[in-house]
Amino acid sequence: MILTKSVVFEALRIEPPVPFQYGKARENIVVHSHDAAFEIKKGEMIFGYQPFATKDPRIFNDAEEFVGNRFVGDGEKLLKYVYWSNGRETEDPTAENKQCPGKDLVLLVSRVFLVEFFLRYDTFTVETAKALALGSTVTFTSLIKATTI
Ligand code: HEM
Repeated sequence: MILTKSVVFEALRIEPPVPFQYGKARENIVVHSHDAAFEIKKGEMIFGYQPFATKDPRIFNDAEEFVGNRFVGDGEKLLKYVYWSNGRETEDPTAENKQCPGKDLVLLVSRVFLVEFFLRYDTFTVETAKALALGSTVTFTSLIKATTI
């Protein structure tokens, strides 16, 4: 189950399904990057692109690679840098933030799908392609049913 969880987190890290965020600053704020600080004034529109954070090579080794066991063991410490739900993976949605309230359901259903898939099929082949703005496509080209169930 630990590896299943890690694989789902990794899928959400490498290609957050809702990559773009925007909102108006309610107060003056300062946003920090690794080596700079940016002042944002109340009322200004802020636009964010999650993959800049979730594929930050200063945080994640081989950031562009899908590493299924990335969040196993010590790797769990990196979960605070996974933002697919509009907040850190280690935080919860509240009435005060705009984090996805469906977060835990999404994780549960994704894990169940993954486990069910590997229980049903012994082997499979896929073709993948990267669409520029709309994320990746995965086309199954063969599926071999499990013989044990
Ligand atoms: C893969 C599936 C999902 C992803 C990637 C996702 C992602 C997100 C993101 C990024 C936001 C913040 C949007 C923003 O303000 O910029 C959000 C908000 C929200 N999500 Fe999800 N979500 C998913 C599934 C769900 C599900 C299954 C539910 C409900 C059962 C749900 C309910 C909501 C609601 C109600 C909000 C608005 C929260 C607010 O404005 O305070 N989401 N979601």
